[in-house]
Amino acid sequence: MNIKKLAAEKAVDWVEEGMMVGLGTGSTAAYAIEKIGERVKQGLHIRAVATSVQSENLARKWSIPIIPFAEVGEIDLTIDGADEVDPDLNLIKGGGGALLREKIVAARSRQVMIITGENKVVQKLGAFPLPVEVVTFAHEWTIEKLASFGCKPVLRQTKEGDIFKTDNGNYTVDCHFDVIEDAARLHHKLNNVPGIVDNGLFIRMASAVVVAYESGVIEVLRAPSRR
Ligand SMILES: O=C[C@H](O)[C@H](O)[C@H](O)COP(=O)(O)O
Repeated sequence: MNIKKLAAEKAVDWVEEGMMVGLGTGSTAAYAIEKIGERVKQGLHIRAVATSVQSENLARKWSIPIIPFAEVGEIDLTIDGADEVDPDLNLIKGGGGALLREKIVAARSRQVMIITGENKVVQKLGAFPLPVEVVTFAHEWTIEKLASFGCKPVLRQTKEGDIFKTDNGNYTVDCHFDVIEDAARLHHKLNNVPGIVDNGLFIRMASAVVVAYESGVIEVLRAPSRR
């Protein structure tokens, strides 16, 4: 059972004619982009904004009209993956290196629909190393500061052994916490550190999470008090 594809294709049911759609990044979001592409080929008219160069290229391949950030007003619906989801629908994102654009797009979206398999739903965030985007200048100091939050920070590298650079020209540090006790507080504290651009905690940003199970069941978890 391809649970990523299952969740992604379900979420695309929420895409309607005329919408401005935010396109997430990663392997799960790629299934959603392809499904949207199929619907565009069948005559659906939408406009979209992409959260990474990778997603933009995929969308263009499917002839999905991509609008530059500067020309995008409010986004009706964003569909994106996640690395972990907790019971309050708080998330860890950024495993694919796109957390900053993803967070900007999510913040501009009326609805943020997260798509995931059951394996990423956890009681507490933190088993997945938290990605933190940092500026290259003095990044060694920023990494030292990150260690003081009680994690093991690892500067992300490419498969070839080079330092990984985001689409924004920054570095990513993966912070191994194991468990994050207070995600909202940590989010706030991290973003107060000079040198940190943003971190992969998405607090109260998801409107709903589509969870697909190996059994083929799909569950939609909603955040009623938000958005
Ligand atoms: O930076 C990448 C994103 O936050 C992804 O949405 C996240 O890492 C999940 O990726 P995947 O669907 O490939 O597991």
